[in-house]
Amino acid sequence: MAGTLETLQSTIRDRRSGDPASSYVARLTAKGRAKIAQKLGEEAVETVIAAMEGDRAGVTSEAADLLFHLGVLLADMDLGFEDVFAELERREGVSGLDEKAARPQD
Ligand SMILES: N=c1c2ncn([C@@H]3O[C@H](COP(=O)(O)OP(=O)(O)OP(=O)(O)O)[C@@H](O)[C@H]3O)c2ncn1[C@@H]1O[C@H](COP(=O)(O)O)[C@@H](O)[C@H]1O
Repeated sequence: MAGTLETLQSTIRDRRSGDPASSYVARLTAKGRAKIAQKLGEEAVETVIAAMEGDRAGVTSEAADLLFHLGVLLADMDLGFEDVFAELERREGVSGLDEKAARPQD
């Protein structure tokens, strides 16, 4: 499971500086962070709509789009899924998790 994200992330990092004519990652990256974030938001909304319709295949497909676009955004911010996993693992160690404790230290 995590290996799939690792492979995807590696492909995304590789394609960022690729040819926009043949690579969606390169094309989206060239449009800038605001556009990447907008796409992520759109995929989130599409996931929510599929969920509200009880469309399990739709949620699966939209969630894949969501994770992919999250990967593109993380890469653009010089972050990776390993940073997200580390944060999730940190939270596992926090008892009585509340909003403040859930936030990483600045
Ligand atoms: N997982 C994905 C993936 N999921 C979704 N998409 C693309 O995301 C886009 C989102 O679709 P939309 O209809 O919302 O958007 P659009 O109209 O095509 O684009 P906009 O003009 O709205 O930006 C589609 O063009 C999909 O092809 C993806 N594109 C690439 N990948 C992975 O990234 C790898 C590298 O792709 P390239 O950069 O194209 O080589 C691929 O091998 C895949 O593993």
